[in-house]
This record gives sequence, C-alpha cells and structure tokens, in this order.
Amino acid sequence: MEYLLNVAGLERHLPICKVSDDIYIAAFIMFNDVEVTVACAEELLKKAPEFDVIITAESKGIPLAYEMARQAGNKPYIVARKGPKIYMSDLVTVNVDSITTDHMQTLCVGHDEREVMEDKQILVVDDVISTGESIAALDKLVDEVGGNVVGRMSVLAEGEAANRDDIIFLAKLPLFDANGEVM
Ligand SMILES: O=P(O)(O)OC[C@H]1O[C@H](OP(=O)(O)OP(=O)(O)O)[C@H](O)[C@@H]1O
Ligand SMILES: Nc1ncnc2[nH]cnc12
Repeated sequence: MEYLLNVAGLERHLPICKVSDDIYIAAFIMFNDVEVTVACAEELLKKAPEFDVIITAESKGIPLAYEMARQAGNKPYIVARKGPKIYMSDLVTVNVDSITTDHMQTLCVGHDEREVMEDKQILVVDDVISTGESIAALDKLVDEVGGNVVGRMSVLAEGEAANRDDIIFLAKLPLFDANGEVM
C-alpha cells in the first residue's frame, strides 16, 4: 500500500506502515532525498518568521534543519539529541512519546547548545508533526535554556495536527486504517 504525496512541487510514493492494529502511517523519510529536502527547505523559509537559530529533533529533522539554516545564510542550527553524549555537559533533558516509537524517548541539549540559544529567536523545525509530542518537547527545551520560540514548522502535518493553527506546514498527511483507507 502506498500514498502519493505532493509537496513543494514534487511527488513521492510513501509506503503505508503499521503503527498499531488501528493506525497506519504513510512513512515520509527525507533521508536519501536531496531534491525533496532542498525544495521543502526553500518553501518553508518563504513562510518562516524572522529567526536567529533553528532547532530540530534527532534524527529525521536533521537534513531539513541543516538545509534551512544553510539557505537562510548559514544560520546556526541545533540538534536535540535522543541521548546524552560524553562531550555534552550541563544537560537539559525532556521526555517525548512520538507516534512512531513504542517507548518513551528523551531529547537533550548540553552547554554548547544552551549558549547558542539563550536569549535568541528560535525556529522549531521537524519533518513531520503528528501527535505534537516531539515539537512540544523541543518547545520545552528552548524554554528551559532561555530561548524564545518564534515559530514551529514542519514539512507535513499528520492526522489532527493539520487542524492546528500554531504550526506552519507545507502539506497535510492523513492517517490510515488497516485497509489503507484514509481515516
Ligand atoms: O508529533 P510526533 O508524534 O512526536 O511525531 C513526529 C516525530 O516522529 C518522527 O521522529 P521519530 O520519533 O520517529 O524519530 P526518528 O526521526 O529518529 O526516526 C518525526 O521525525 C518527528 O520528529
Ligand atoms: N508519517 C510519518 N513518517 C515518518 N515519520 C513520522 N513520524 C510521525 N509520522 C511520521
């Protein structure tokens, strides 16, 4: 089963994958797809508010955040990591329970990322917003390090996220039932 996605003037066939007995998603994986990453970054920047720094969540948001930061004139971008690394100090950690993962995850930043974000205008970016858990965790991280969230953006808003008025996105992505029918 596949879903035909139109985004940023491009078409992609997304495989429909099981999340639970009742919920299936069309998996949107920007890894390996430079054309989609570059085009989506360009379209998102046209809609973006003024910002100093981009933050995203490890891992699928990384190429998008990098490309947006590059196209915006080499602005800094921060990756909130799913676990601490030995080279990170003074950790700030939040919990996140995203739709694709069957266990609670964490997102964290360290001292270096805090310094980049403190008192700055921060644009929160991800590839997909679905339950909103990941973007909410990024919001919380920014808040805890003293940054100011000026916008929340994603390429796709999945399921009920498409009804949110506090996010900017390029296209809606439906959820599916076990027969591949749009919910
Ligand atoms: O709105 P939510 O329900 O939180 O879902 C959206 C998040 O889920 C995916 O990441 P995932 O947790 O699958 O991790 P990955 O990017 O490492 O694959 C996606 O890249 C978003 O970050
Ligand atoms: N449709 C989707 N594809 C990839 N990652 C996701 N995370 C949440 N929904 C997703």
